[in-house]
Amino acid sequence: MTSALRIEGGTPLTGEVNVRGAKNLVPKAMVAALLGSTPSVLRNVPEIKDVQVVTSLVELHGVAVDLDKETGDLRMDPSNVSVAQHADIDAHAGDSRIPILLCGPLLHTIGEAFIPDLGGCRIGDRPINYHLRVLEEFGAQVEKLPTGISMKAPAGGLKGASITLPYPSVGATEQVLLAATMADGKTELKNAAIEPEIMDLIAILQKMGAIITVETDRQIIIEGVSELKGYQHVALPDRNESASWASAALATGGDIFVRNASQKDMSTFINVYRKLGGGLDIREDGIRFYHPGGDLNPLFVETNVHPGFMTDWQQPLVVAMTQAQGVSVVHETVYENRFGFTDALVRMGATVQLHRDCLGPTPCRFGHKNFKHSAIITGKSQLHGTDIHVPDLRGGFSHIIAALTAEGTSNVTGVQVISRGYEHFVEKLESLGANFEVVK
Ligand SMILES: CC(=O)N[C@H]1[C@@H](OP(=O)(O)OP(=O)(O)OC[C@H]2O[C@@H](n3ccc(=O)[nH]c3=O)[C@H](O)[C@@H]2O)O[C@H](CO)[C@@H](O)[C@@H]1O
Ligand SMILES: C=C(OP(=O)(O)O)C(=O)O
Repeated sequence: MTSALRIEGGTPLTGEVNVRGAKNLVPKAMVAALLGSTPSVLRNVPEIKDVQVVTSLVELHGVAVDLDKETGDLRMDPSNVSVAQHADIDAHAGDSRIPILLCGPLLHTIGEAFIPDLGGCRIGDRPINYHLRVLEEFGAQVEKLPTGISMKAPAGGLKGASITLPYPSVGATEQVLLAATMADGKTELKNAAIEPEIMDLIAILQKMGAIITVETDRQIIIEGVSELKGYQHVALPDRNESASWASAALATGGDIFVRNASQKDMSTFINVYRKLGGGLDIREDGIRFYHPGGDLNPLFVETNVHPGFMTDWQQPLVVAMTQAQGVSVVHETVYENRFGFTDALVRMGATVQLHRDCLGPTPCRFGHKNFKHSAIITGKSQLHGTDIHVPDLRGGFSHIIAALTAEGTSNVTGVQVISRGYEHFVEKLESLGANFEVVK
């Protein structure tokens, strides 16, 4: 796997990239397959590290998995789901946060589950308190061990519950959906997340036989059923990868057609991109994102839960904002620590000041807690190449964009993190005309 790139900046990225299924849906859809009494087929599956990690986790639990890398068809047969050793689960959990979502399906099928130390991007504390509370409300017996958290189903299985999330967490909403569909009785979930990836997971569960009603005001009602069958489903396209290539086009002064980028899942991003001065050509088969020439406009952006501006879009777009003429402000309200990547941008010549105050009107959980969660970006800055070690998935992709935007050479190490969520990104960069070498 590629771990370092020597990038010569200054060449606009131009051409076409193809985006397949979403990193934030596919692993959850794989977990849902465990609930079926017959095999499932998920289509449009990308070759990314998170899919490999979840493949080994479900295989450890006895699911037979077969991926056709070319077509992206993933077949999962859960006929022999079985208990796995804690140490093996820990060894296969990789950098992913998905192990926690296996709890509901495993409690239903084998009556026990184990959560190892979780990976995922270090963009905040990332507690799992909502998940544990949700599982306890379904009746799971939770025990903290030195090696992780072990869980057992109550006698008679999980029972439906009435749950209100303190914040519309994506993961906790998925936890409820995956636990409630086969729980005994009805589950009412309030303050649920309603991201497109959640709606796609609901569509999958409905194909399997679940009864799930999405009501107004973030309420979801799940009527438990005693059996689910396998599904066939085409995963929705990755709107985060699409937005990342869009940002790369703008920052480098380029022109990229993102095949399969979906307007309906990206409408908030598209509005912001347009206000920033980005060019767009929205087609049936994808979206062309380009720099139309002239100056980019400074902007105010607040990240938020769907349908707000997604936190995962923030990091790549900040690089494009360093190329806008004037003062832009970003208020990050989803994660308390998602601006660490700007250190490298500042070393490259960008003017980015981080603030602990909420620089925006949306009430946010971090304002009085000493977290640098607002940024002021003053442009336009000429970026210069430097040495960078990438910190996380989106921050890492942002550093690649910055290195491509900069004049001179950047040595970027730790890039293997990026393959957790970006399929074939080195090959895609090459096809877009990026000037770089893979460092062995
Ligand atoms: C694999 C995946 O789908 N990851 C996405 C998912 O992450 P993930 O599901 O982990 O994110 P959540 O929506 O759960 O987190 C949102 C906020 O809730 C907090 N929280 C969450 C759970 C909990 O038990 N306690 C708690 O306090 C988090 O610290 C964070 O501040 O949604 C995020 C928000 O759109 C995206 O950035 C991630 O790309
Ligand atoms: C934060 C992210 O993912 P994860 O939850 O897998 O760490 C991301 O996709 O940007």
